[in-house]
Amino acid sequence: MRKKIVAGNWKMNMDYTSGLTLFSEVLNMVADEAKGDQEVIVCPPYVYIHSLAQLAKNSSRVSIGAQNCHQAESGAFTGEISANMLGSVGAAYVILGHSERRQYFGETNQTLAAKVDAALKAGLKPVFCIGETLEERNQNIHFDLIKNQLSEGVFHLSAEEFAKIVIAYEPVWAIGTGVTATSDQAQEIHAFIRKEIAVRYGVQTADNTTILYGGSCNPKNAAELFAQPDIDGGLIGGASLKSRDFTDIVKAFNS
Ligand SMILES: O=C(CO)COP(=O)(O)O
Repeated sequence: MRKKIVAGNWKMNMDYTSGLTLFSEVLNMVADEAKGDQEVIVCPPYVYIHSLAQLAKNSSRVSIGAQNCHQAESGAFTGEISANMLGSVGAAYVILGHSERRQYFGETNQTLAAKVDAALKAGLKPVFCIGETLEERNQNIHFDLIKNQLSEGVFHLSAEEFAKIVIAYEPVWAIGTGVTATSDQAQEIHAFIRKEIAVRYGVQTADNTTILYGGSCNPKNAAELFAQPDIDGGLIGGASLKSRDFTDIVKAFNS
């Protein structure tokens, strides 16, 4: 059985005090709401990871993730953070390949493949993001693009390594726009992703892979999205900044 996950990506939001308050509320609410083997991941800015990981230490449900890491283990890379460093302050996951990193920081599938390797080597689980722009969808090249993001970004991994990663499908046109993919549109791509994983690693690995949907997911649309057979949870941006909205999304699995 694959894991159900709701992950919050705070992006570059919240100051330290408001971040601590938000996270404490999420911890309390999730303790009451999450069921079964559902996992909740909160991905704050780097500088809050240590404090939040301390708060979450005794939670069996809530883990901390980073939003990026550098691909080198250590060295002269001023301003960068390695996967080992993230692990040493309590991160368990790391988002890699978010479309904002690809768009604004020039991250390519090749760089991302190296980051995925570095994360796994450090014992972090990558949440690997893929997804098309509106132009790519309109040109009907989105299936090829997604296939390419997978094959260049993560399909070099061994089956054992691949079993540790989570995939997040985030159509760029749905991120922060208020326009969500319909549950049918999202399910179509998730099924395609799972099929590609099956071609590369076999049906069992594909069945065990958690594939999240991200892009304007909110308490109103989460239940319908999560009810799709190949959607195993969400990667949440804006709605992860409000404890009630975020935990309502966590609850959407149960409704
Ligand atoms: O980019 C996202 C999560 O990584 C999605 O952001 P929104 O939920 O704000 O659209």
